[in-house]
Amino acid sequence: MTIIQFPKDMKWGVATASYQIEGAANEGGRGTSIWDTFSKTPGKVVNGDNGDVACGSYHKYEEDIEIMDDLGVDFYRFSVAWPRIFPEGTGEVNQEGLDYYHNLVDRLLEKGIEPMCTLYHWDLPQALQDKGGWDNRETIEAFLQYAELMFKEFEGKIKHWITFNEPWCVSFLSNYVGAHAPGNNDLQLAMNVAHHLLVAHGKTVIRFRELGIKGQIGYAPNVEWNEPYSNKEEDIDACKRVNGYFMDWFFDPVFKGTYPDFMVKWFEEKGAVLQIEEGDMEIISQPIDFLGINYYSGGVGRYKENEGLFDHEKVDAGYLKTDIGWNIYPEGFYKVLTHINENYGNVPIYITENGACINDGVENGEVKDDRRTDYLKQHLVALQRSIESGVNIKGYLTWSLLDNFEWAEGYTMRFGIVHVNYRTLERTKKDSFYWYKQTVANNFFEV
Ligand SMILES: CCOCCOc1ccc(-c2cn(C[C@@H]3NC[C@@H](O)[C@H]3O)nn2)cc1
Repeated sequence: MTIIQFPKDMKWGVATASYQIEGAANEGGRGTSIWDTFSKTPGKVVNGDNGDVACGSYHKYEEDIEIMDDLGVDFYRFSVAWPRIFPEGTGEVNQEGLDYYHNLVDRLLEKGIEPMCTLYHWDLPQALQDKGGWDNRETIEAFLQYAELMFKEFEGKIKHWITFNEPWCVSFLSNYVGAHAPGNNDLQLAMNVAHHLLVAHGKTVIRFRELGIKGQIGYAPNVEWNEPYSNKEEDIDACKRVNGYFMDWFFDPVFKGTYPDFMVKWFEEKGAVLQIEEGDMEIISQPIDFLGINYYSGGVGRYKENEGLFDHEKVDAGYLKTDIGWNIYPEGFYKVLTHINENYGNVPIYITENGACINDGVENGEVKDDRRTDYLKQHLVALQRSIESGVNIKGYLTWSLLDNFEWAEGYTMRFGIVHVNYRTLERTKKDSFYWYKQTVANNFFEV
């Protein structure tokens, strides 16, 4: 038996996001988001699923907090639906929206659970999309107005703020690949969106500091690790490009004040040119207090001429996979965290998402999701290894508390440690919930 022991100040939590769990899409004065529009566009989401009801957490948040209280977590990471605060993106503030999040945060604080608030977890007000969305630099100012209102409104209650969740998903997945809202297929557009997100991030950090808000602010990029299949230069370079796409493109501007040159040149050859305005890079590279990291998977890849955007193909090396088809690759978690530490410094890191899609259902009132528990164990070993290697890990928040709306996969893919019956909205704690509860309580586990 091996005891995997975490530092005594290690924090533990769970994560969710507004569009994925709240429901009540037409209640409380909420405006329309791009995910309402996208999910109701035929063919975009499996089974035509949408977030109208989701987990019903808008009305069931107190029950969800009781579950978190039982779990014993330090943090609850949630996101605010911008359209609940500014239904049209800017202009009139919706007091009912603010009231909802005050009730949520107050209840968390009563239970001794720290709120970690993501300002943007993909649900852009449709009214802003109608004016160009993140391709329009005016959206940067709209976001800044929203963020400033939230900072002032929740001053003293929320002390951990995340500007953007997974800017790669918001930019390239949503505007080049087209798999997420608003569903464009334009590399230049995606590059513009990525840049504007980073400028909005930097401006928000500056405003947070100017306002003297007590607390910490960061952002939460998603990362994956692509390991070269061989030590051939062409395989190494191909994986460097893909890792550059997911990571360097969103880390270098913030931590180094520049885009990675090898990627700039590669994108230029693909016809996409950076459109940087005077002062942008200084704004983007404002020091942050912590880095959120969302890690799920990775694998091996190799060079393949004219394959995809980067002359790269993933190689199925026979790794076990989760039910969404992603490799179970804990080695990649260790590699990406040590890579970040070596390349971007000893920045405090919260793992803001890590978890597995395991679709086991309820049988006799239980969910025997041993594969999820195994995934968590393997990735927490990798995390502890990274701590031993000097990575400045402050906490771990698993994705997700609840099964929820998994974007283009709808409700077919379950990431929760708590099962949700989408017909009755009944919650059922899974076996992994009890394992995680014990690990949180002990701050160690046995392998
Ligand atoms: C090249 C073609 O690709 C098509 C699909 O490509 C992707 C990539 C990545 C994802 C993805 C989903 N998640 C989990 C979420 N993180 C935030 C939270 O909301 C979770 O629900 N992380 N990454 C989905 C689809």
